[in-house]
Amino acid sequence: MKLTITRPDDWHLHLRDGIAMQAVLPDTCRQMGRAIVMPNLKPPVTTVAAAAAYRERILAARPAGSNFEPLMTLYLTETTTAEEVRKAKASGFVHGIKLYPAGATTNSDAGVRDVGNAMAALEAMAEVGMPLLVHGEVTDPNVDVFDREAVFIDTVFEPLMKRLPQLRVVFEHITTQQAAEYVAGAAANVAATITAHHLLMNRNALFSGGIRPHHYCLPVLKRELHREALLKAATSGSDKFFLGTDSAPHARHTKEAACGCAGMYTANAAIELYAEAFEQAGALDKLEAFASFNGPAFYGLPRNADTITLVKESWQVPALLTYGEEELVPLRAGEHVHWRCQP
Ligand SMILES: NC(=O)N[C@@H](CC(=O)O)C(=O)O
Ligand SMILES: [Zn+2]
Ligand SMILES: [Zn+2]
Repeated sequence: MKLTITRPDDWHLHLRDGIAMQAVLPDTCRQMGRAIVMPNLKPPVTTVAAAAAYRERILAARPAGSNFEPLMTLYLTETTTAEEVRKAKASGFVHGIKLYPAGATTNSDAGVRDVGNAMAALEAMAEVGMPLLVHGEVTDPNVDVFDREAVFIDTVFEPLMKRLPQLRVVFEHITTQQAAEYVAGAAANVAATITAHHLLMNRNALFSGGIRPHHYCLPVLKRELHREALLKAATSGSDKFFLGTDSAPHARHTKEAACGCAGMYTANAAIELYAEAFEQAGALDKLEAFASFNGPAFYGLPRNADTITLVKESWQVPALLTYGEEELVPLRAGEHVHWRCQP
């Protein structure tokens, strides 16, 4: 079986920087036309100048002949100014501003403690049409870790949308039925990305036969009923849902540790993993819109002009990848993926 689709884009990707970025970038360039590049570097990408410099480093690291286009983002802080937002809009290469609740995830310490303190920037974003990309989890340690996304919707997301109803928002890496239903029922300016791993796995994958640090990411995997709700949303034909891998590389020793980092590396098999999920749902005919049409439509960009071809063919994922001077364990390491993207 073969499937040819318009070249996809990745609307949520962590490329890191330096030799780590140089190690992972070719995986994305092979499959994706463009990617929304997350700004949670150390230090975070908080200015248009920093985003421009980061973009140049990515462009310089592309494999020869690659036309991959990085779509840059800024990291929202409580001191981001309306002026910086306008500058971002005028740049043409900044396509979103990312809200990390402080402490919610990797390199989020500089993020937002109280959305009310970022209103100047958020109002300017609503005004100029700059999308807000949201890591939607509350950080209150008293809230159960599996409920943090649902609680975020009620306590942060809905009040924000009431205050700025025209704000364009992407609810990133949604993991719950509540988020899928919220986005489906919201106005057209609210959309969501869904990862392949949240479509393929439930929280049992964290504990199958022992603790599995390579299945730990944030927001954490949820119950089967949530996986089913995400799969239903992704394959529903709604243009509010699109591909965002959240491929988030961390060196092996930082995940296989007493306090391991959150994030799964999937960029090496991204579109193949989505193909598995869509096939499982009997909805391979919906993959192209999800992967290649809905994202550019939301961001106001053209679709890619070329195609990729997927073949139903099993291949073994390497047990280890090199990651600069470190090692990287990809999702399904040493196991099989059942689709292959032709080179
Ligand atoms: N998803 C993750 O588990 N980790 C991401 C951060 C994020 O997207 O929240 C990372 O940068 O490592
Ligand atoms: Zn996140
Ligand atoms: Zn992410």
